Amino acid sequence: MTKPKVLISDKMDPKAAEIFAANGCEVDVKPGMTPEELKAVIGEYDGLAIRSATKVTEDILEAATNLKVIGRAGIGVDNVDIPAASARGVVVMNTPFGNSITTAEHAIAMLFALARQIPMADRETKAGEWPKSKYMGVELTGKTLGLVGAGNIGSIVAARALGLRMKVIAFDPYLTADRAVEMGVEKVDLDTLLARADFITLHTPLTDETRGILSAEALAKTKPGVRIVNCARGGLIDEAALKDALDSGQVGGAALDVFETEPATASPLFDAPNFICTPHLGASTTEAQVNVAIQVAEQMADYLTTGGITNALNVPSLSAEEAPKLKPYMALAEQLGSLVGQIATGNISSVAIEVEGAAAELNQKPITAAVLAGIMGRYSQSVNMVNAPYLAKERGLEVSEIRNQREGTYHTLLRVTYVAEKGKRSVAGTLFGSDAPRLVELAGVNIEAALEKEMMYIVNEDTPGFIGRIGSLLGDHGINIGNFNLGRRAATGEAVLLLSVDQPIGQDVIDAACKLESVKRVKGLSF
Ligand SMILES: NC(=O)c1ccc[n+]([C@@H]2O[C@H](COP(=O)([O-])OP(=O)(O)OC[C@H]3O[C@@H](n4cnc5c(N)ncnc54)[C@H](O)[C@@H]3O)[C@@H](O)[C@H]2O)c1
Ligand SMILES: O=C(O)CC[C@@H](O)C(=O)O
Repeated sequence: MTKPKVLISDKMDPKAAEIFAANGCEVDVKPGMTPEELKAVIGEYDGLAIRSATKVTEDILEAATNLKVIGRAGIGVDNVDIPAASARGVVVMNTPFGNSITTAEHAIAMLFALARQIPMADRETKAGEWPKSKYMGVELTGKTLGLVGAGNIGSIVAARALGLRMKVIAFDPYLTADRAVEMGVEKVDLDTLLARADFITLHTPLTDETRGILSAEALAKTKPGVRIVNCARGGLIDEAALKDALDSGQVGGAALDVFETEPATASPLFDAPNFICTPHLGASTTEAQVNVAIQVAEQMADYLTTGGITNALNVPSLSAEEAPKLKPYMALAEQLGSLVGQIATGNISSVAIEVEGAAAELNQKPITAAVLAGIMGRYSQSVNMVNAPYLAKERGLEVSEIRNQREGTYHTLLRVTYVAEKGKRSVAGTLFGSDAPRLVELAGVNIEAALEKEMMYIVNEDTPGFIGRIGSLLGDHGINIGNFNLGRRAATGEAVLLLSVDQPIGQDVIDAACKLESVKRVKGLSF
Protein backbone atom coordinates (compact mmCIF):
# COMPACT_ATOMS: atom_id res chain seq x y z
CA MET A 1 0.00 0.00 0.00
CA THR A 2 1.39 3.44 -0.86
CA LYS A 3 1.95 5.71 2.11
CA PRO A 4 -0.11 8.90 2.40
CA LYS A 5 2.00 11.98 1.61
CA VAL A 6 1.94 15.01 3.86
CA LEU A 7 3.35 18.51 3.33
CA ILE A 8 4.26 20.72 6.29
CA SER A 9 4.19 24.19 4.72
CA ASP A 10 4.79 26.39 7.79
CA LYS A 11 7.45 26.52 10.48
CA MET A 12 6.48 23.74 12.87
CA ASP A 13 8.20 21.88 15.69
CA PRO A 14 10.20 18.91 14.23
CA LYS A 15 8.13 16.56 16.40
CA ALA A 16 5.35 16.86 13.77
CA ALA A 17 7.51 15.36 11.00
CA GLU A 18 8.73 12.61 13.37
CA ILE A 19 5.16 11.65 14.26
CA PHE A 20 4.00 11.59 10.63
CA ALA A 21 6.90 9.30 9.72
CA ALA A 22 6.35 7.05 12.74
CA ASN A 23 2.66 6.71 11.82
CA GLY A 24 3.09 5.52 8.27
CA CYS A 25 3.12 8.82 6.32
CA GLU A 26 5.70 10.20 3.93
CA VAL A 27 6.43 13.79 4.92
CA ASP A 28 8.00 16.85 3.24
CA VAL A 29 8.83 19.97 5.23
CA LYS A 30 8.84 23.11 3.07
CA PRO A 31 8.07 26.25 5.07
CA GLY A 32 8.04 29.66 3.41
CA MET A 33 6.74 28.71 -0.05
CA THR A 34 5.03 31.39 -2.13
CA PRO A 35 1.39 30.70 -3.08
CA GLU A 36 2.59 29.90 -6.62
CA GLU A 37 5.15 27.39 -5.32
CA LEU A 38 2.55 25.76 -3.08
CA LYS A 39 0.07 25.57 -5.95
CA ALA A 40 2.64 23.85 -8.13
CA VAL A 41 3.27 21.01 -5.65
CA ILE A 42 0.05 20.63 -3.64
CA GLY A 43 -1.43 18.12 -6.11
CA GLU A 44 1.05 15.48 -4.84
CA TYR A 45 -0.17 15.55 -1.25
CA ASP A 46 -2.88 13.82 0.78
CA GLY A 47 -2.37 16.05 3.83
CA LEU A 48 -1.32 19.67 4.42
CA ALA A 49 -0.13 20.71 7.89
CA ILE A 50 -0.07 24.48 8.48
CA ARG A 51 0.16 27.26 11.06
CA SER A 52 -1.02 30.76 10.15
CA ALA A 53 1.37 31.75 7.35
CA THR A 54 0.03 29.40 4.65
CA LYS A 55 -3.17 30.73 3.13
CA VAL A 56 -5.28 27.84 1.86
CA THR A 57 -7.37 29.66 -0.71
CA GLU A 58 -9.88 28.32 -3.23
CA ASP A 59 -7.14 28.71 -5.86
CA ILE A 60 -4.76 26.44 -3.90
CA LEU A 61 -7.57 23.94 -3.21
CA GLU A 62 -8.37 23.74 -6.91
CA ALA A 63 -4.86 22.43 -7.52
CA ALA A 64 -5.03 20.09 -4.48
CA THR A 65 -6.48 17.17 -6.40
CA ASN A 66 -5.35 14.50 -3.90
CA LEU A 67 -5.82 16.47 -0.70
CA LYS A 68 -7.87 14.77 2.02
CA VAL A 69 -7.03 16.73 5.14
CA ILE A 70 -5.73 20.14 6.23
CA GLY A 71 -4.42 20.29 9.80
CA ARG A 72 -3.92 23.60 11.58
CA ALA A 73 -1.33 23.42 14.36
CA GLY A 74 -3.19 26.02 16.39
CA ILE A 75 -6.71 27.31 16.88
CA GLY A 76 -7.76 29.96 14.35
CA VAL A 77 -8.54 28.65 10.86
CA ASP A 78 -9.23 31.98 9.22
CA ASN A 79 -6.36 31.28 6.82
CA VAL A 80 -8.31 28.31 5.38
CA ASP A 81 -11.26 28.67 3.01
CA ILE A 82 -13.39 26.10 4.86
CA PRO A 83 -16.44 26.21 2.54
CA ALA A 84 -14.14 25.59 -0.46
CA ALA A 85 -12.36 22.74 1.39
CA SER A 86 -15.71 21.21 2.38
CA ALA A 87 -17.06 21.42 -1.14
CA ARG A 88 -14.01 19.41 -2.27
CA GLY A 89 -14.37 16.84 0.49
CA VAL A 90 -11.27 17.95 2.40
CA VAL A 91 -11.41 17.62 6.20
CA VAL A 92 -10.18 20.69 8.11
CA MET A 93 -8.91 20.04 11.65
CA ASN A 94 -7.35 22.25 14.33
CA THR A 95 -5.80 21.71 17.76
CA PRO A 96 -8.14 23.66 20.01
CA PHE A 97 -6.34 23.46 23.35
CA GLY A 98 -2.61 23.05 22.72
CA ASN A 99 -1.71 26.76 22.84
CA SER A 100 -4.46 28.14 25.10
CA ILE A 101 -2.35 28.51 28.27
CA THR A 102 0.49 30.09 26.33
CA THR A 103 -1.82 32.62 24.65
CA ALA A 104 -3.57 33.43 27.92
CA GLU A 105 -0.14 34.05 29.48
CA HIS A 106 0.70 36.40 26.60
CA ALA A 107 -2.48 38.38 27.30
CA ILE A 108 -1.54 38.64 30.98
CA ALA A 109 2.01 39.72 29.99
CA MET A 110 0.44 42.44 27.80
CA LEU A 111 -1.72 43.59 30.74
CA PHE A 112 1.37 44.07 32.91
CA ALA A 113 3.32 45.66 30.06
CA LEU A 114 0.51 48.20 29.57
CA ALA A 115 0.00 48.87 33.28
CA ARG A 116 3.69 49.63 33.81
CA GLN A 117 4.61 50.81 30.26
CA ILE A 118 7.51 48.39 30.32
CA PRO A 119 8.42 48.44 26.59
CA MET A 120 8.60 52.24 26.43
CA ALA A 121 10.60 52.50 29.66
CA ASP A 122 12.95 49.77 28.44
CA ARG A 123 13.53 51.50 25.09
CA GLU A 124 14.24 54.92 26.62
CA THR A 125 16.43 53.56 29.40
CA LYS A 126 18.59 51.77 26.81
CA ALA A 127 18.73 55.05 24.85
CA GLY A 128 20.36 56.64 27.93
CA GLU A 129 17.34 58.75 28.93
CA TRP A 130 16.72 57.33 32.43
CA PRO A 131 13.00 58.35 32.30
CA LYS A 132 12.23 57.63 35.97
CA SER A 133 9.85 60.52 36.50
CA LYS A 134 8.10 60.02 33.16
CA TYR A 135 6.53 56.63 33.83
CA MET A 136 3.91 56.27 36.50
CA GLY A 137 2.02 52.97 36.30
CA VAL A 138 -1.18 51.55 37.77
CA GLU A 139 -1.77 48.41 39.85
CA LEU A 140 -3.85 45.54 38.51
CA THR A 141 -5.04 44.60 41.98
CA GLY A 142 -8.61 45.73 42.57
CA LYS A 143 -9.14 46.78 38.95
CA THR A 144 -11.97 45.45 36.77
CA LEU A 145 -11.00 43.26 33.82
CA GLY A 146 -13.61 42.99 31.07
CA LEU A 147 -13.28 39.78 29.04
CA VAL A 148 -14.88 39.74 25.61
CA GLY A 149 -15.16 36.00 24.91
CA ALA A 150 -14.95 33.51 27.74
CA GLY A 151 -13.99 30.26 25.99
CA ASN A 152 -10.75 28.30 26.44
CA ILE A 153 -8.35 31.24 26.50
CA GLY A 154 -10.74 33.73 28.09
CA SER A 155 -11.39 31.38 30.99
CA ILE A 156 -7.65 30.86 31.62
CA VAL A 157 -7.11 34.64 31.55
CA ALA A 158 -10.00 34.99 34.03
CA ALA A 159 -8.43 32.47 36.42
CA ARG A 160 -5.04 34.23 36.26
CA ALA A 161 -6.64 37.68 36.69
CA LEU A 162 -8.63 36.49 39.72
CA GLY A 163 -5.31 35.26 41.14
CA LEU A 164 -4.01 38.82 40.67
CA ARG A 165 -6.99 40.02 42.74
CA MET A 166 -8.74 41.68 39.80
CA LYS A 167 -12.53 41.67 39.49
CA VAL A 168 -13.52 39.92 36.27
CA ILE A 169 -16.63 40.68 34.22
CA ALA A 170 -17.34 38.90 30.93
CA PHE A 171 -19.37 39.49 27.78
CA ASP A 172 -20.02 36.27 25.89
CA PRO A 173 -23.52 35.52 24.59
CA TYR A 174 -22.80 31.80 24.73
CA LEU A 175 -21.55 31.78 28.35
CA THR A 176 -24.08 30.06 30.62
CA ALA A 177 -24.92 31.46 34.04
CA ASP A 178 -23.58 28.25 35.68
CA ARG A 179 -20.29 28.44 33.82
CA ALA A 180 -19.89 32.11 34.77
CA VAL A 181 -20.32 31.17 38.44
CA GLU A 182 -17.87 28.28 38.03
CA MET A 183 -15.32 30.68 36.49
CA GLY A 184 -15.87 33.28 39.23
CA VAL A 185 -16.81 35.99 36.73
CA GLU A 186 -19.84 38.26 36.41
CA LYS A 187 -21.68 37.89 33.10
CA VAL A 188 -22.60 41.29 31.67
CA ASP A 189 -23.74 42.79 28.38
CA LEU A 190 -21.26 44.57 26.13
CA ASP A 191 -22.30 48.12 27.07
CA THR A 192 -21.94 47.33 30.78
CA LEU A 193 -18.52 45.84 30.16
CA LEU A 194 -17.44 48.92 28.20
CA ALA A 195 -18.68 51.25 30.93
CA ARG A 196 -17.12 49.34 33.85
CA ALA A 197 -13.84 47.79 32.70
CA ASP A 198 -10.45 49.34 33.56
CA PHE A 199 -8.82 46.76 31.28
CA ILE A 200 -10.41 44.91 28.35
CA THR A 201 -9.01 41.72 26.83
CA LEU A 202 -10.44 40.12 23.67
CA HIS A 203 -10.77 36.34 23.24
CA THR A 204 -13.32 35.65 20.50
CA PRO A 205 -12.90 34.26 17.00
CA LEU A 206 -13.27 36.73 14.14
CA THR A 207 -16.80 36.25 12.80
CA ASP A 208 -19.43 38.47 11.17
CA GLU A 209 -20.72 39.14 14.70
CA THR A 210 -17.39 39.99 16.29
CA ARG A 211 -15.72 41.94 13.45
CA GLY A 212 -15.21 45.48 14.74
CA ILE A 213 -16.71 44.63 18.14
CA LEU A 214 -14.52 47.49 19.44
CA SER A 215 -15.69 50.04 16.87
CA ALA A 216 -15.43 53.85 17.19
CA GLU A 217 -18.88 53.78 18.78
CA ALA A 218 -17.92 51.09 21.28
CA LEU A 219 -14.63 52.80 22.15
CA ALA A 220 -16.56 56.01 22.89
CA LYS A 221 -18.57 54.08 25.51
CA THR A 222 -15.52 52.85 27.41
CA LYS A 223 -14.35 54.17 30.75
CA PRO A 224 -11.92 57.02 29.93
CA GLY A 225 -8.33 55.76 30.09
CA VAL A 226 -9.28 52.08 29.59
CA ARG A 227 -6.39 49.80 28.54
CA ILE A 228 -7.10 47.22 25.82
CA VAL A 229 -5.37 43.94 24.93
CA ASN A 230 -6.03 41.90 21.79
CA CYS A 231 -4.28 38.53 21.51
CA ALA A 232 -7.21 36.98 19.59
CA ARG A 233 -7.68 38.17 16.01
CA GLY A 234 -6.99 41.35 14.07
CA GLY A 235 -10.26 42.85 12.88
CA LEU A 236 -11.95 42.67 16.30
CA ILE A 237 -10.87 46.28 16.87
CA ASP A 238 -11.30 49.09 14.35
CA GLU A 239 -7.62 50.09 14.14
CA ALA A 240 -8.26 53.63 12.81
CA ALA A 241 -10.74 54.27 15.63
CA LEU A 242 -8.26 52.87 18.17
CA LYS A 243 -5.55 55.24 16.91
CA ASP A 244 -7.95 58.22 17.38
CA ALA A 245 -8.96 57.01 20.84
CA LEU A 246 -5.31 56.63 21.90
CA ASP A 247 -4.50 60.09 20.56
CA SER A 248 -7.43 61.63 22.43
CA GLY A 249 -6.68 59.73 25.65
CA GLN A 250 -10.13 58.03 25.67
CA VAL A 251 -8.12 54.80 25.53
CA GLY A 252 -5.16 54.98 27.91
CA GLY A 253 -3.14 52.21 26.29
CA ALA A 254 -3.47 49.32 23.86
CA ALA A 255 -1.47 46.14 23.31
CA LEU A 256 -2.02 44.19 20.12
CA ASP A 257 -0.56 40.82 19.18
CA VAL A 258 -2.77 40.61 16.09
CA PHE A 259 -3.62 43.03 13.28
CA GLU A 260 -6.23 43.45 10.58
CA THR A 261 -3.52 42.84 7.98
CA GLU A 262 -0.56 40.59 8.81
CA PRO A 263 2.34 40.82 8.66
CA ALA A 264 1.76 44.37 9.96
CA THR A 265 5.00 45.99 8.90
CA ALA A 266 3.56 49.52 8.99
CA SER A 267 0.59 50.93 10.89
CA PRO A 268 -0.58 54.37 12.04
CA LEU A 269 -0.87 52.73 15.48
CA PHE A 270 2.91 52.38 15.73
CA ASP A 271 3.11 56.14 16.45
CA ALA A 272 0.15 56.27 18.85
CA PRO A 273 0.79 57.01 22.54
CA ASN A 274 0.96 54.03 24.90
CA PHE A 275 0.70 51.55 22.08
CA ILE A 276 2.64 48.28 22.30
CA CYS A 277 2.61 45.29 20.03
CA THR A 278 4.07 41.88 19.25
CA PRO A 279 4.14 40.11 15.87
CA HIS A 280 1.40 37.46 16.48
CA LEU A 281 3.46 35.77 19.19
CA GLY A 282 0.51 34.65 21.33
CA ALA A 283 1.13 30.95 20.65
CA SER A 284 4.90 31.19 20.42
CA THR A 285 6.31 29.20 23.33
CA THR A 286 8.29 26.01 23.09
CA GLU A 287 5.63 24.18 25.09
CA ALA A 288 2.69 25.30 22.96
CA GLN A 289 4.47 24.65 19.67
CA VAL A 290 5.43 21.13 20.75
CA ASN A 291 1.84 20.50 21.90
CA VAL A 292 0.19 21.66 18.67
CA ALA A 293 2.78 19.98 16.43
CA ILE A 294 2.31 16.62 18.13
CA GLN A 295 -1.45 16.93 18.20
CA VAL A 296 -1.89 17.99 14.58
CA ALA A 297 0.42 15.23 13.30
CA GLU A 298 -1.32 12.55 15.38
CA GLN A 299 -4.78 13.68 14.25
CA MET A 300 -3.86 13.93 10.56
CA ALA A 301 -1.97 10.62 10.47
CA ASP A 302 -4.89 8.95 12.22
CA TYR A 303 -7.31 10.25 9.60
CA LEU A 304 -5.08 9.34 6.66
CA THR A 305 -4.30 5.84 7.88
CA THR A 306 -7.43 4.75 9.82
CA GLY A 307 -10.18 7.26 9.00
CA GLY A 308 -10.39 8.41 12.68
CA ILE A 309 -11.51 12.04 12.86
CA THR A 310 -10.66 14.35 15.78
CA ASN A 311 -11.22 18.10 16.10
CA ALA A 312 -12.57 18.47 12.60
CA LEU A 313 -14.39 21.71 11.85
CA ASN A 314 -16.37 20.56 8.81
CA VAL A 315 -17.30 16.94 9.54
CA PRO A 316 -18.57 15.09 12.63
CA SER A 317 -15.66 13.90 14.77
CA LEU A 318 -15.15 10.18 15.44
CA SER A 319 -13.30 9.27 18.63
CA ALA A 320 -10.75 6.44 18.62
CA GLU A 321 -13.27 4.44 20.65
CA GLU A 322 -16.19 5.14 18.28
CA ALA A 323 -14.32 4.73 14.97
CA PRO A 324 -14.01 0.89 14.99
CA LYS A 325 -17.65 0.45 16.12
CA LEU A 326 -18.94 2.84 13.47
CA LYS A 327 -16.80 1.54 10.61
CA PRO A 328 -19.08 -1.35 9.51
CA TYR A 329 -22.16 0.87 9.90
CA MET A 330 -20.59 3.51 7.71
CA ALA A 331 -19.90 0.88 5.03
CA LEU A 332 -23.54 -0.27 5.29
CA ALA A 333 -24.76 3.36 5.26
CA GLU A 334 -22.75 4.22 2.17
CA GLN A 335 -23.97 1.09 0.36
CA LEU A 336 -27.62 1.80 1.19
CA GLY A 337 -27.17 5.43 0.13
CA SER A 338 -25.55 4.32 -3.10
CA LEU A 339 -28.39 1.84 -3.72
CA VAL A 340 -30.95 4.65 -3.24
CA GLY A 341 -28.94 6.92 -5.54
CA GLN A 342 -28.96 4.22 -8.24
CA ILE A 343 -32.56 2.97 -8.04
CA ALA A 344 -34.45 6.20 -7.32
CA THR A 345 -36.22 7.61 -10.37
CA GLY A 346 -35.84 11.36 -10.92
CA ASN A 347 -34.97 13.91 -8.30
CA ILE A 348 -34.80 12.79 -4.66
CA SER A 349 -36.52 15.49 -2.59
CA SER A 350 -36.16 14.09 0.93
CA VAL A 351 -34.44 11.34 2.82
CA ALA A 352 -35.05 10.01 6.35
CA ILE A 353 -32.24 8.02 7.95
CA GLU A 354 -33.43 5.72 10.72
CA VAL A 355 -31.27 3.75 13.14
CA GLU A 356 -32.86 0.96 15.17
CA GLY A 357 -31.70 -1.38 17.95
CA ALA A 358 -27.92 -1.49 18.50
CA ALA A 359 -27.34 1.14 15.78
CA ALA A 360 -29.38 3.62 17.84
CA GLU A 361 -26.65 3.55 20.52
CA LEU A 362 -24.15 5.12 18.10
CA ASN A 363 -23.28 8.65 17.03
CA GLN A 364 -25.73 9.09 14.13
CA LYS A 365 -24.08 12.09 12.44
CA PRO A 366 -21.31 10.08 10.68
CA ILE A 367 -23.87 7.46 9.60
CA THR A 368 -26.04 10.19 8.05
CA ALA A 369 -23.01 11.70 6.32
CA ALA A 370 -22.10 8.26 4.89
CA VAL A 371 -25.67 7.67 3.59
CA LEU A 372 -25.57 11.09 1.93
CA ALA A 373 -22.15 10.34 0.44
CA GLY A 374 -23.68 7.20 -1.12
CA ILE A 375 -26.72 9.04 -2.45
CA MET A 376 -24.83 12.06 -3.78
CA GLY A 377 -22.54 9.70 -5.71
CA ARG A 378 -25.32 9.75 -8.38
CA TYR A 379 -24.35 13.38 -9.12
CA SER A 380 -20.59 13.42 -8.74
CA GLN A 381 -17.63 11.03 -8.59
CA SER A 382 -15.76 13.04 -5.97
CA VAL A 383 -18.23 12.86 -3.11
CA ASN A 384 -17.30 11.84 0.40
CA MET A 385 -18.64 12.29 3.92
CA VAL A 386 -17.26 15.81 4.09
CA ASN A 387 -18.82 17.35 1.01
CA ALA A 388 -21.96 15.17 0.76
CA PRO A 389 -24.00 17.19 3.32
CA TYR A 390 -23.03 20.41 1.48
CA LEU A 391 -23.96 18.97 -1.90
CA ALA A 392 -27.24 17.66 -0.48
CA LYS A 393 -28.08 21.12 0.86
CA GLU A 394 -27.10 22.73 -2.42
CA ARG A 395 -29.55 20.44 -4.25
CA GLY A 396 -32.34 21.14 -1.77
CA LEU A 397 -32.42 17.56 -0.38
CA GLU A 398 -34.33 17.55 2.90
CA VAL A 399 -32.58 15.29 5.42
CA SER A 400 -34.03 13.98 8.70
CA GLU A 401 -32.79 11.50 11.29
CA ILE A 402 -34.83 9.02 13.33
CA ARG A 403 -33.50 7.08 16.31
CA ASN A 404 -35.42 4.03 17.44
CA GLN A 405 -33.97 2.37 20.57
CA ARG A 406 -36.17 -0.76 20.49
CA GLU A 407 -35.06 -3.82 18.54
CA GLY A 408 -37.24 -5.06 15.66
CA THR A 409 -36.71 -8.27 13.66
CA TYR A 410 -32.97 -7.49 13.55
CA HIS A 411 -30.89 -6.55 16.58
CA THR A 412 -29.48 -3.66 14.57
CA LEU A 413 -30.99 -1.94 11.54
CA LEU A 414 -30.42 1.06 9.32
CA ARG A 415 -33.29 2.18 7.10
CA VAL A 416 -33.18 4.88 4.41
CA THR A 417 -36.58 6.18 3.31
CA TYR A 418 -36.62 8.55 0.37
CA VAL A 419 -39.12 10.46 -1.69
CA ALA A 420 -38.48 10.63 -5.43
CA GLU A 421 -40.60 10.79 -8.58
CA LYS A 422 -42.39 7.50 -7.87
CA GLY A 423 -43.26 8.45 -4.27
CA LYS A 424 -41.92 7.18 -0.96
CA ARG A 425 -39.68 4.08 -0.94
CA SER A 426 -37.26 2.57 1.54
CA VAL A 427 -34.25 0.28 1.74
CA ALA A 428 -32.86 -1.24 4.92
CA GLY A 429 -29.80 -3.16 5.99
CA THR A 430 -28.28 -4.87 8.99
CA LEU A 431 -24.89 -6.28 9.99
CA PHE A 432 -24.30 -10.01 10.01
CA GLY A 433 -21.74 -11.20 12.57
CA SER A 434 -21.22 -7.58 13.72
CA ASP A 435 -19.40 -6.32 10.64
CA ALA A 436 -20.83 -7.72 7.39
CA PRO A 437 -23.36 -5.36 5.75
CA ARG A 438 -26.50 -7.07 4.42
CA LEU A 439 -29.45 -5.62 2.58
CA VAL A 440 -32.70 -6.86 4.19
CA GLU A 441 -35.38 -4.71 2.59
CA LEU A 442 -35.67 -3.28 -0.90
CA ALA A 443 -38.63 -1.21 -2.07
CA GLY A 444 -40.76 -2.57 0.77
CA VAL A 445 -39.90 -6.19 -0.08
CA ASN A 446 -37.94 -8.41 2.32
CA ILE A 447 -34.81 -9.72 0.67
CA GLU A 448 -31.45 -10.82 1.99
CA ALA A 449 -28.40 -9.91 -0.03
CA ALA A 450 -24.80 -8.75 0.25
CA LEU A 451 -24.34 -5.73 -2.03
CA GLU A 452 -21.49 -6.78 -4.30
CA LYS A 453 -19.40 -4.91 -6.85
CA GLU A 454 -21.60 -5.50 -9.90
CA MET A 455 -25.28 -6.35 -9.64
CA MET A 456 -28.46 -6.52 -11.68
CA TYR A 457 -31.75 -5.33 -10.20
CA ILE A 458 -35.04 -6.51 -11.69
CA VAL A 459 -38.62 -5.82 -10.65
CA ASN A 460 -41.10 -8.23 -12.23
CA GLU A 461 -44.47 -9.94 -11.81
CA ASP A 462 -43.75 -13.26 -10.11
CA THR A 463 -44.55 -15.84 -12.84
CA PRO A 464 -43.42 -19.46 -13.23
CA GLY A 465 -40.26 -19.92 -15.30
CA PHE A 466 -39.07 -16.35 -14.95
CA ILE A 467 -35.84 -17.23 -13.17
CA GLY A 468 -34.96 -19.69 -15.93
CA ARG A 469 -35.58 -17.05 -18.61
CA ILE A 470 -33.34 -14.47 -16.93
CA GLY A 471 -30.61 -17.12 -16.37
CA SER A 472 -30.67 -18.03 -20.07
CA LEU A 473 -30.57 -14.39 -21.14
CA LEU A 474 -27.48 -13.68 -19.05
CA GLY A 475 -25.88 -16.91 -20.25
CA ASP A 476 -26.52 -15.85 -23.86
CA HIS A 477 -24.67 -12.60 -23.15
CA GLY A 478 -21.76 -14.45 -21.53
CA ILE A 479 -22.51 -13.09 -18.06
CA ASN A 480 -21.78 -15.30 -15.09
CA ILE A 481 -24.11 -15.10 -12.06
CA GLY A 482 -22.45 -15.11 -8.61
CA ASN A 483 -25.43 -14.85 -6.27
CA PHE A 484 -29.12 -14.91 -6.77
CA ASN A 485 -31.41 -13.12 -4.29
CA LEU A 486 -35.16 -13.08 -4.57
CA GLY A 487 -37.87 -11.31 -2.58
CA ARG A 488 -41.57 -10.92 -3.30
CA ARG A 489 -44.55 -9.23 -1.77
CA ALA A 490 -46.83 -12.27 -2.20
CA ALA A 491 -46.96 -15.39 -4.39
CA THR A 492 -47.57 -14.22 -7.97
CA GLY A 493 -47.28 -10.58 -6.78
CA GLU A 494 -44.46 -8.13 -7.47
CA ALA A 495 -41.01 -9.66 -7.03
CA VAL A 496 -37.56 -8.17 -6.74
CA LEU A 497 -34.49 -9.95 -8.05
CA LEU A 498 -30.95 -8.95 -7.17
CA LEU A 499 -28.19 -10.84 -8.96
CA SER A 500 -24.50 -10.42 -8.33
CA VAL A 501 -22.65 -10.76 -11.62
CA ASP A 502 -19.00 -10.96 -12.64
CA GLN A 503 -19.02 -7.94 -14.95
CA PRO A 504 -20.92 -4.66 -15.34
CA ILE A 505 -24.36 -4.98 -16.91
CA GLY A 506 -24.42 -3.20 -20.28
CA GLN A 507 -27.35 -1.38 -21.89
CA ASP A 508 -27.81 -4.25 -24.41
CA VAL A 509 -28.50 -6.68 -21.53
CA ILE A 510 -30.86 -4.22 -19.84
CA ASP A 511 -32.78 -3.70 -23.12
CA ALA A 512 -33.05 -7.47 -23.69
CA ALA A 513 -34.19 -8.09 -20.09
CA CYS A 514 -36.83 -5.36 -20.37
CA LYS A 515 -38.37 -7.27 -23.29
CA LEU A 516 -38.87 -10.43 -21.20
CA GLU A 517 -42.45 -11.22 -20.25
CA SER A 518 -43.60 -9.76 -16.85
CA VAL A 519 -40.50 -7.55 -16.37
CA LYS A 520 -41.32 -4.08 -15.01
CA ARG A 521 -37.90 -2.56 -14.42
CA VAL A 522 -34.22 -3.46 -14.90
CA LYS A 523 -31.07 -1.68 -13.72
CA GLY A 524 -27.37 -2.44 -13.53
CA LEU A 525 -25.92 -1.51 -10.14
CA SER A 526 -22.30 -0.96 -9.08
CA PHE A 527 -20.98 -0.65 -5.52
N1 LIG B 1 -2.53 35.33 19.25
C1 LIG B 1 -2.42 34.05 19.03
O1 LIG B 1 -1.37 33.57 18.65
C2 LIG B 1 -3.58 33.15 19.29
C3 LIG B 1 -3.35 31.87 19.79
C4 LIG B 1 -4.43 31.04 20.05
C5 LIG B 1 -5.72 31.49 19.79
N2 LIG B 1 -5.90 32.74 19.29
C6 LIG B 1 -7.26 33.24 19.04
O2 LIG B 1 -7.89 33.48 20.29
C7 LIG B 1 -9.30 33.44 20.12
C8 LIG B 1 -9.94 32.66 21.25
O3 LIG B 1 -9.53 31.33 21.21
P1 LIG B 1 -10.20 30.25 22.18
O4 LIG B 1 -9.40 29.01 22.07
O5 LIG B 1 -10.44 30.81 23.52
O6 LIG B 1 -11.59 30.03 21.44
P2 LIG B 1 -12.91 29.43 22.06
O7 LIG B 1 -13.73 29.00 20.91
O8 LIG B 1 -12.62 28.47 23.14
O9 LIG B 1 -13.60 30.71 22.72
C9 LIG B 1 -14.16 31.73 21.97
C10 LIG B 1 -15.26 32.33 22.81
O10 LIG B 1 -15.80 33.46 22.11
C11 LIG B 1 -17.18 33.48 22.37
N3 LIG B 1 -17.88 34.27 21.38
C12 LIG B 1 -18.26 33.90 20.14
N4 LIG B 1 -18.93 34.92 19.55
C13 LIG B 1 -18.94 35.93 20.44
C14 LIG B 1 -19.46 37.25 20.41
N5 LIG B 1 -20.14 37.70 19.35
N6 LIG B 1 -19.28 38.04 21.49
C15 LIG B 1 -18.61 37.58 22.57
N7 LIG B 1 -18.11 36.33 22.68
C16 LIG B 1 -18.27 35.52 21.61
C17 LIG B 1 -17.57 32.02 22.33
O11 LIG B 1 -18.81 31.81 23.00
C18 LIG B 1 -16.42 31.37 23.06
O12 LIG B 1 -16.69 31.25 24.44
C19 LIG B 1 -9.50 32.88 18.73
O13 LIG B 1 -9.75 33.95 17.86
C20 LIG B 1 -8.18 32.26 18.38
O14 LIG B 1 -7.97 32.20 17.01
C21 LIG B 1 -4.87 33.58 19.04
O1 LIG C 1 0.55 29.51 14.83
C1 LIG C 1 0.68 30.59 15.39
O2 LIG C 1 1.74 31.09 15.69
C2 LIG C 1 -0.56 31.40 15.78
C3 LIG C 1 -1.64 30.55 16.33
C4 LIG C 1 -2.88 31.27 16.76
O3 LIG C 1 -3.17 32.40 16.05
C5 LIG C 1 -4.03 30.31 16.78
O4 LIG C 1 -5.12 30.71 16.38
O5 LIG C 1 -3.84 29.18 17.24
